[in-house]
Amino acid sequence: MSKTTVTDSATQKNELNEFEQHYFTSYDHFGIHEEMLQDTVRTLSYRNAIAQNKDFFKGKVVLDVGCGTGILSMFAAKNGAKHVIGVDMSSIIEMAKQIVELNGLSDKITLLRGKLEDVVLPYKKVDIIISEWMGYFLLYESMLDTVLYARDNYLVKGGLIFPDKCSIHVAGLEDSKYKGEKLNYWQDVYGFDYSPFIPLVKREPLVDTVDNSCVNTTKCKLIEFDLNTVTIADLAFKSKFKLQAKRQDFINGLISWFDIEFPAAKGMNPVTFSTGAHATYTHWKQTVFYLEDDLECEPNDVLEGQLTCVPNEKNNRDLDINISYYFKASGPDGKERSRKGNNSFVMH
Ligand SMILES: C[S@@+](CC[C@H](N)C(=O)[O-])C[C@H]1O[C@@H](n2cnc3c(N)ncnc32)[C@H](O)[C@@H]1O
Repeated sequence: MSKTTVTDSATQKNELNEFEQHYFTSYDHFGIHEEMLQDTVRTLSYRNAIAQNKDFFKGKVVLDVGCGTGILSMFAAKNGAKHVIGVDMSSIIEMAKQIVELNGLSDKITLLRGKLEDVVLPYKKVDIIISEWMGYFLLYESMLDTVLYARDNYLVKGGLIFPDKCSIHVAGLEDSKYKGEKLNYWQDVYGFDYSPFIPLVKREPLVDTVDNSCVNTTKCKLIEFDLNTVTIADLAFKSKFKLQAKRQDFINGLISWFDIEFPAAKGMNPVTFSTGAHATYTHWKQTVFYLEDDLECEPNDVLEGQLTCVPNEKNNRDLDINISYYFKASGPDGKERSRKGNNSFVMH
């Protein structure tokens, strides 16, 4: 294998449904790649995880699922991989070709345009899969499905996936001012009543940075996935959570984030990163689910419930999320402050 080749796409864009066309077109423009490359927590975690495990990569065939500008392929090639195959459906792969050539890595990296599910790889099996597939709330975009397809069809038995562990977490959040402004805005728009928008606004989780001082409960791990064994069916999940209020305050919603872990040699610390409010900024920010109720809490009051997350039926890259909860307040006014609720959200 010797040349970086981007020939015709294995998948014709007009064969894709409207949602897929829209999804892949969003990665055509350099702006989204600039944002990802400039996210140093993200990009340096991949570089460190690969560089700290040179022995894993030495002489190995690597598949970069959704290679974008080719950054992860080049990290792998620079750290001893025998050959890297980068696959991407978006036209950004044409830029990846130029970049790989410019950096003298054409003999080590083969780039193929098309959906991973449609391309024919130059190797029957690969030793390592690398991929940056994570979306907001970890699973938005459903790109993990493609990584699991690659694992099931191309990874040698005992092969490695970078990263291979991930988990989603939640906690309670005080955000009265912003929540109020966001909803009240629609009550009076230049003197007109725009309130029919309010139910739509309520259904949409907010992706934004949250000040960690606004997190006012204990945190809870909702779910974790081991990419070596998880199935696509497991990605539609139902998890219970239990949070304890830390102070007298209002809980206006739940904040969620995800953590990522890469494989490491025995006895070595794995490279990890978190997208939580307690950690350094990443372009994933945090995802906030505002609850219908504003819960008036005292220390040790308990908010427990269940979060269900399933791909949307119409567009499986969107997520339907449901949160049912029981806020159990204690003390003399506990009964008055206790609440039950059931809120549905769509991430699209
Ligand atoms: C989050 S970006 C990561 C880009 C690059 N690996 C990086 O780290 O900067 C994901 C990329 O995967 C590509 N992608 C998503 N699903 C794909 C599929 N099924 N087949 C091929 N490419 C895919 C997208 O076009 C996009 O360029």
